[in-house]
Amino acid sequence: MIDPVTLDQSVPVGAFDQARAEKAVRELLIAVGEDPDREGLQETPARVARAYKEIFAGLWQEPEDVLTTTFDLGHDEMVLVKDIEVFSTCEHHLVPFQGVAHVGYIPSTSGKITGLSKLARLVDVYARRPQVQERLTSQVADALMRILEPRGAIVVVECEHMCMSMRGIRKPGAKTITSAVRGQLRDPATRAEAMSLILGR
Ligand SMILES: Nc1nc2c(ncn2[C@@H]2O[C@H](COP(=O)(O)OP(=O)(O)OP(=O)(O)O)[C@@H](O)[C@H]2O)c(=O)[nH]1
Ligand SMILES: [Zn+2]
Repeated sequence: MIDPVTLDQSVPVGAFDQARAEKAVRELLIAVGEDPDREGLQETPARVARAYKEIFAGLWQEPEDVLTTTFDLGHDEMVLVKDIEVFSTCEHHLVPFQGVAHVGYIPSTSGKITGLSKLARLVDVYARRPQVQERLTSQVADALMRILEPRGAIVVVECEHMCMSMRGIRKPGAKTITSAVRGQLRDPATRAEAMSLILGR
């Protein structure tokens, strides 16, 4: 009997095939030379399947689901949330990449803004999918531009990729930094101001 999976209420369930995921994990254990029936591994396929359901929960979410709360505050200067923790999964090796995201935007002239936590939720929607860092970065920027219609947006992501740390080239500590800059934030002075806020630790 599989335990019910506890998930963020906003994620519609049904698209995830628990039984198939369990079968695949069992097969993988056999493929690497393990005995999936030994004590200690018996519950592992079910556990891993539940973990993947959570790790990839963003596959069943759209940015519109989280960028719901918007206010017209008349604030039309830059809003920036920095050091948002990111846990994502490299789509090449299915191992984690982890770090921080910085998300900023210049609201529309009417001053349409969103709740600060929604920017972090937006990052999660895209991070909880099989990803590459460049796409994660540009998807967050493009969703902001589409939904909030700000005058500009900037997203900077800094991550360490486990596929470069624990295997392959084995260079722990190497950080990959990606950015996506849209609209008025492409203006060199505005971009420099945002970057100094992001990098000024
Ligand atoms: N651009 C980009 N590359 C990534 C990302 N995550 C992992 N990679 C890279 O994807 C590449 C896949 O290369 P392949 O040669 O197909 O795979 P591989 O033989 O496992 O490569 P190595 O990691 O070099 O051992 C590697 O260079 C990874 O470092 C990412 O988010 N963005
Ligand atoms: Zn990888």
